[in-house]
Amino acid sequence: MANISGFNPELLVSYKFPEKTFTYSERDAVIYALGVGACGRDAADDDELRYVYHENGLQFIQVLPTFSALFSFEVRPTGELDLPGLQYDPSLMLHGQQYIELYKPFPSSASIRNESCIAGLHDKGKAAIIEIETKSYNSESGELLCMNRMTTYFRGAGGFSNSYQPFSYSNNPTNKASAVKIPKSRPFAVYEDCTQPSQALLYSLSGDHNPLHLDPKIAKVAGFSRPILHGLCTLGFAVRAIIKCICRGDPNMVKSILGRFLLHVYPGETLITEMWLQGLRVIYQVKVKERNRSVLSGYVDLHRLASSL
Ligand SMILES: CCCCCCC[C@@H](O)CC(=O)SCCNC(=O)CCNC(=O)[C@H](O)C(C)(C)COP(=O)(O)OP(=O)(O)OC[C@H]1O[C@@H](n2cnc3c(N)ncnc32)[C@H](O)[C@@H]1OP(=O)(O)O
Repeated sequence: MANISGFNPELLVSYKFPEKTFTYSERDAVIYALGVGACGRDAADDDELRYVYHENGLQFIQVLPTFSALFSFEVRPTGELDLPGLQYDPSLMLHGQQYIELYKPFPSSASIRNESCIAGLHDKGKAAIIEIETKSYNSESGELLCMNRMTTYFRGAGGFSNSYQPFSYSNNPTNKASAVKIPKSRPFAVYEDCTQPSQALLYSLSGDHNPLHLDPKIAKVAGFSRPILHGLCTLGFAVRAIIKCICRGDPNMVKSILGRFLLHVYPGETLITEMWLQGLRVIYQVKVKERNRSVLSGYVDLHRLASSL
C-alpha cells in the first residue's frame, strides 16, 4: 500500500532492524555535556564539573542520563531517517517526543549494542508519527543499560491510511505517552539557563548534523525564521536543571524521562525550567523566556529523593 506521502505502513512495521553498535569515548560524553549547556552558567560549577573534568582527581567523568538518546540514533549524519517504506521531505520532520528508561549508570566510555524495532506508526491525517524503540546493552558485559523510545513527527505526511479507520499501530499499547498535565500550583523549583547563539552548532558535534539546525536556507524552507535547536539539546538542558535542583547534582537518581517537544527553540534563547514534585515524579515544563511560550514538557521519575530536600 504505497501512497502519495511515500509511506508504506506494512513495509515499515514489519521492518527488522539489523543490530547496531555505537561506541563512545569519555571525550564524546564531555562534548555532549557541553552541547547541552553543562557549566554554561558557571565554569566552576561544583555540580556539573563532574560531566566535563576529572574533578578532585576522580578517575571517571560522569555521563548525563540523556546522553543515552544518542546510542540509538537511527539517522543518517544529515539527521534523516533511513527506513524501507519511508519517503518524506526531511525539512518537515520534527522530533516529537523522547522517552528513556535507565537501568544502570553509564560507563564513561563503552561499546553499546542496540536492538531496535518500530514501536508505533500513526496516521494523524495532517501528519504521520513513527515511534522507534531501542534497547541498549553494554557489549562487553551484556548488561541492559537503557531503553529509548524516539517519536518523530512528519508534518504533511499523514493520509496514508486507505480505509475510514486511521492507521494506528502500536506494539506496546501500555506505553502510550502523551502530553503531561502541568499543575496549577507554584513550582517547587525554577531554573533559568541561557542557550548560546552557537548552541546548535556545538550540539551537532554529538552526531546530529540535520541542516534544520545549522543551515539558514533549509530552516527557511521548513518554515522557521532561522535554524532551530535540536529537541534533544533542549531536553538535555531540562534534565540537567532537574538533576541540579532536585537530585542535588546526582544523575544516578534518574530512573526514567519523558519529554514532549511542544514548540521549536531558537539558539540563544533563555530556557526556564519549572519543576513540580509529586512523590518520586518530577513534572516539568520548559518555557522560552523571550517569547513566554512552553516548548517542552514531561516528567522525570526518580529512584529516591535527595536526603537534603
Ligand atoms: C530515530 C528518530 C530520529 C529523530 C530525529 C530527530 C532529528 C532532529 O534533528 C529533529 C529535531 O530535533 S526538531 C526540533 C525539536 N522538535 C520541535 O521543535 C517540535 C516542536 N513541536 C511542534 O512544533 C508541534 O508540537 C508539532 C508540529 C510537533 C505538532 O503540532 P500540531 O501539528 O499543532 O499537532 P496537534 O494538532 O496538536 O496534534 C496532532 C496529533 O499529533 C499528536 N502530537 C502533537 N504533538 C506531538 C508531539 N510533540 N509528539 C508526539 N505526538 C504529538 C497529538 O497528540 C495529536 O494526536 P491526537 O489527535 O491523536 O491527539
